[in-house]
Amino acid sequence: MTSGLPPGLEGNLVEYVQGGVADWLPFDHKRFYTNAFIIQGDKILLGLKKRGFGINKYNGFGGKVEPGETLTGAAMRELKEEAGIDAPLEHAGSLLFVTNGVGWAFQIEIFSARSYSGRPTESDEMRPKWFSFESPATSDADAILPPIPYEMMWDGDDHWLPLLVQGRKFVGRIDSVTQDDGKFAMTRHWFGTVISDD
Ligand SMILES: CNc1ncnc2c1ncn2[C@@H]1O[C@H](COP(=O)(O)OP(=O)(O)OP(=O)(O)O)[C@@H](O)[C@H]1O
Repeated sequence: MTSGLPPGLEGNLVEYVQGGVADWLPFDHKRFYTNAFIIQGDKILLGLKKRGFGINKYNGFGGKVEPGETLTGAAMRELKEEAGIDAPLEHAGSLLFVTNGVGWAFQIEIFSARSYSGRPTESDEMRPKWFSFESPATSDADAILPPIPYEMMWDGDDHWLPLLVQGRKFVGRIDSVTQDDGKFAMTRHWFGTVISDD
């Protein structure tokens, strides 16, 4: 079950989807980040990144794990700083992003919560906005939200966000190379779901 996993991934995993034929890229260490999503009914809260890495993309709320912080503590701090809300975040998955010429990899710990307190509020870094993950035909006509804007998100998000909203734990790796225009192009990916050991 755990044989043949991409380098850097571990756990009791069963393959969910994979693609690309390039060799896995080398890296020598991981840097830890968090990324948190609020899910309620058929809607999900995303934020438009206003500055820095990933500018003009929608993503969850998160950032670097600071020395001495737990992953959950860092996720809660970033959610508060970037979206102005508190939530009982739970670990939902892990993603490893490797790019060429960097030497280190992003280890992104994904968190989610089904409730929150406070009111989502724009910060210097993120502009929160609700999206629907159901097709419009099944939504309440009075409360139609835009669909998840995959075209304005990181490549590969369409593989794991459905698992997140279904509450299925996942682990994945995405390798990308930097193109001449500075954008990333995915060269290989692998996602698995976690088999619970209880
Ligand atoms: C390449 N593929 C990726 N796909 C999806 N999400 C990605 C990502 N790579 C990084 N991320 C997320 O992007 C944010 C960066 O955080 P970033 O703004 O740099 O950190 P932090 O808030 O600590 O920075 P400041 O120094 O305060 O600006 C953080 O949520 C992190 O999880």
